[in-house]
Amino acid sequence: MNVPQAILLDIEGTTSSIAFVAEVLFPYARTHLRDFVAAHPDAVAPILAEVPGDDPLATLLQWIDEDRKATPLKTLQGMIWAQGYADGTLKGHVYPDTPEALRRWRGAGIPVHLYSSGSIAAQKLLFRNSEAGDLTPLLSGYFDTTSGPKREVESYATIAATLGLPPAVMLFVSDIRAETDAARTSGMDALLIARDGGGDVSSLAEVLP
Ligand SMILES: CSCCC(=O)C(=O)COP(=O)(O)O
Ligand SMILES: [Mg+2]
Repeated sequence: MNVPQAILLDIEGTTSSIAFVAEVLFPYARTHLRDFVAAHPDAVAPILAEVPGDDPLATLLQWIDEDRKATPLKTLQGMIWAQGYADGTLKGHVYPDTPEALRRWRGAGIPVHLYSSGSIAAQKLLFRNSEAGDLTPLLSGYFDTTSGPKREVESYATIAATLGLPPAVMLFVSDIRAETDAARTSGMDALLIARDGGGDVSSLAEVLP
């Protein structure tokens, strides 16, 4: 593989465990959703307006259970998680190879950007309040579903254009094959990470070691 001019990283299953997202973050948002909405009516009004149906809260709770990557849900989850990170209830999980890789790539002069279905605010919270300390100084940018869904080719073209780079000089790493397929179709290099084996790599330590 040629050395890329930029690296794009998925979060859940790539930098951080699926269990942390599914068993810690999502339940936290589920538990605090109703109280948060009641306490912040003005802040959440524009988000609820984007949720279809007569009972937006019921729809949002259903979306959490279905792991829907809907932008209004992701925005609201990020706002709710901010409370948990602020009071110390939440600490962002990162695999040990994540900070090591971020430092290695920074040392090699390769900027690293995140691309997650989690909102940009949520991404910053996780990496600022990670178990390995504040990792945000090692990151150069953040992309979420406002750049498009992660399984669509156009989203990767949009991100590359935003960075002013041709897709061919970028490397994307994700644990979801549909995402790496979409990135490859856009022209990016892509690696499927499977921490139990069976992917292109099993940890970020194997990516541009
Ligand atoms: C930013 S942490 C929360 C991650 C999240 O909400 C999510 O849906 C995970 O999606 P990813 O694209 O990182 O697999
Ligand atoms: Mg993922």
